[in-house]
Amino acid sequence: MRRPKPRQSLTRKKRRLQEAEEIELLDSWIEAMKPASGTNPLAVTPPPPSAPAGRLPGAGGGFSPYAGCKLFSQLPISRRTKDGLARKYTEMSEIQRASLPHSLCGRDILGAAKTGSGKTLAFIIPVIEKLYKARWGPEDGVGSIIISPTKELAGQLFEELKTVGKYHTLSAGLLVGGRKDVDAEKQRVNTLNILVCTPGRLLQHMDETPNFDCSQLQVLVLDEADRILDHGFREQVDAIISQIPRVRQTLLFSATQTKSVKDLARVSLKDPEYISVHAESVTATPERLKQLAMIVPLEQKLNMLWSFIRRHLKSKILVFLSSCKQVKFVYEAFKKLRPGIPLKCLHGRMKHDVRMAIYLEFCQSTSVLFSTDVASRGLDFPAVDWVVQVDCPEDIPTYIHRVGRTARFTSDGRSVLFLTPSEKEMLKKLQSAEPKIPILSREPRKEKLEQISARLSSLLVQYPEMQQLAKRAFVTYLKSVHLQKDKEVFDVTKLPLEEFAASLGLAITPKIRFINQKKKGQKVLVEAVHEQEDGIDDSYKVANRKPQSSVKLNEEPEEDDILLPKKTIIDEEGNRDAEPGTRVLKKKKLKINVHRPVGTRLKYDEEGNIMPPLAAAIAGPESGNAVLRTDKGDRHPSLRL
Ligand SMILES: Nc1ncnc2c1ncn2[C@@H]1O[C@H](COP(=O)(O)OP(=O)(O)OP(=O)(O)O)[C@@H](O)[C@H]1O
Repeated sequence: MRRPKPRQSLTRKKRRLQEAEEIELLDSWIEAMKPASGTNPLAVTPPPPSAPAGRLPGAGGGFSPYAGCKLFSQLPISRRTKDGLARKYTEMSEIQRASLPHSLCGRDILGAAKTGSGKTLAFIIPVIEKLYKARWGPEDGVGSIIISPTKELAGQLFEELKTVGKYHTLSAGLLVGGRKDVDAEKQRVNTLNILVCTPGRLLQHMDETPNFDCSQLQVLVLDEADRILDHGFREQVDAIISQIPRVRQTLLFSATQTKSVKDLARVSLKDPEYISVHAESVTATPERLKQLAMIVPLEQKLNMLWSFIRRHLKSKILVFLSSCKQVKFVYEAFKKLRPGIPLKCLHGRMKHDVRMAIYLEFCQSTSVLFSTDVASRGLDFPAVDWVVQVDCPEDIPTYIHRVGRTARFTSDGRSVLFLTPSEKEMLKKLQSAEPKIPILSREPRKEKLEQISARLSSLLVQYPEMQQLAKRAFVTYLKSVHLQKDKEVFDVTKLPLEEFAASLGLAITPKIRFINQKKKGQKVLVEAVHEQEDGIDDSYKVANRKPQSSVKLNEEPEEDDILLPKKTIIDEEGNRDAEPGTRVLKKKKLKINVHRPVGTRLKYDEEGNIMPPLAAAIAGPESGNAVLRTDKGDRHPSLRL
């Protein structure tokens, strides 16, 4: 008599049969409900009550069966995905209702929706469903790649993927820089079905990990697609695209979606469905966002910021400054002045683990986070009350993404933008933008202004290291203004340098090198000396690498003391944060590491921006792939999705 099969294998067989039946049902359901290409399920009327039960007219039926579909439970998606979603979500948002009917039937999507409107689920659900219905398993390798412009956003997407995919058996991994166990990652990356990554890290695997195989890729997702396709990531993205199949489903999402045919052609979109749920919306920004702008003289900015924080000690505030050095200085100075609310800072030159810790802390606390534009896109900090832009954003999309860190989904939010008198043009641009940006101009209340310049001066005397921070903040701000493309808004020659230096507590205005700019008879000395912004982050070499010089690890290069090749620097989030040359106070002998191979490659930081050669040395030999998240919960790569 045959031994009864062990219960487990029976269960497994039964489960596989059930899955096969479910997949067959889902496929026929999707086929029957397929919306006509080019239709927006939101805009189409629901089927009339007289519609024949069962078979609902799909393509060309004049209405979309999805139109009445508002709940995730009504979607033709697997039970496992519905159970994963039900832990957090019930009703779909507009972008989800509009895009899922198209993405679930395998179409390419060009999705545009305001910040905080739920674009993440709009691509995570089709990614999981596609692989589930293809019966994808760990032995099938990489089935989907989700690319994000920053590590923090990649981390956030990875968490959402885990939530939605909890009951699936797909494996997923987060590939971003900053971790040490690179080899462990290289061993396992081939067993992962879904990769959430930044461009630099993914490309390094493509180029360096043996047998790393994307030849079976089913779905490619670019989150913040316009940012990923812009100049900062061009080389990486083109190199990545050249190594993945052209026949695939491609999903591009952003609140400021690119429509550049050239860009879209680069990712070989095939008849994409353009889903823009807020196209008719009167405003480009969330409805519940109240936006203010104030004209603040440059030398009054820190007094205004300090006074604002002092008047909002119970609020969660995200403050944007244009460079890492300014973030460091303002954070350190305000911390010493003790405003009465916890302060945090986030920028691209922080070590990976510190960045992730700060990001998570800010999610969970009422505090003030000073940040560069590394935090401007995608990050879903819960319940931010205020976004304060102390420095003018480089362009309107950056403005939209910055203010989009508040008023997310159905929450309220407020934002205030400080503009120097010479930046007034930006207010006009914002107010005449299409779709509208309902930003109101307000006079700052001078009686409420707390002057802190004197306190800053004494801080700089008491803490000599603050002198350096203040000086670097001074020069990097000027350089960032100088490097801006929009010369109608940004003109470094119109800035009051002495008053600005004094407002930072500097007794002497730093001498900075000449940039051939005359300022009413006075020469403004600013030189484009470009320093690696993100020296300690993981790096990836892509093309011509020059001989490296070795600089101590974990130490930020003292830009003032290093004469570097003149190069435009974009920091890791693509912000120009170059260090204008200052008079070299002391010569620091650079040890050229003669043993380091002279490669033929450029170096890239984690978020895919070109790093000047020196950064390679700073990143050090162990730079390279990060392995999966080292948080305990995620150490095991065969993530139970
Ligand atoms: N259907 C839903 N029901 C309830 N909450 C949702 C739903 N979809 C998304 N959310 C929540 O809304 C917030 C914003 O979602 P998400 O981050 O996906 O927005 P986004 O459109 O990607 O924003 P951004 O343009 O800034 O990247 C998150 O907290 C998310 O959990």
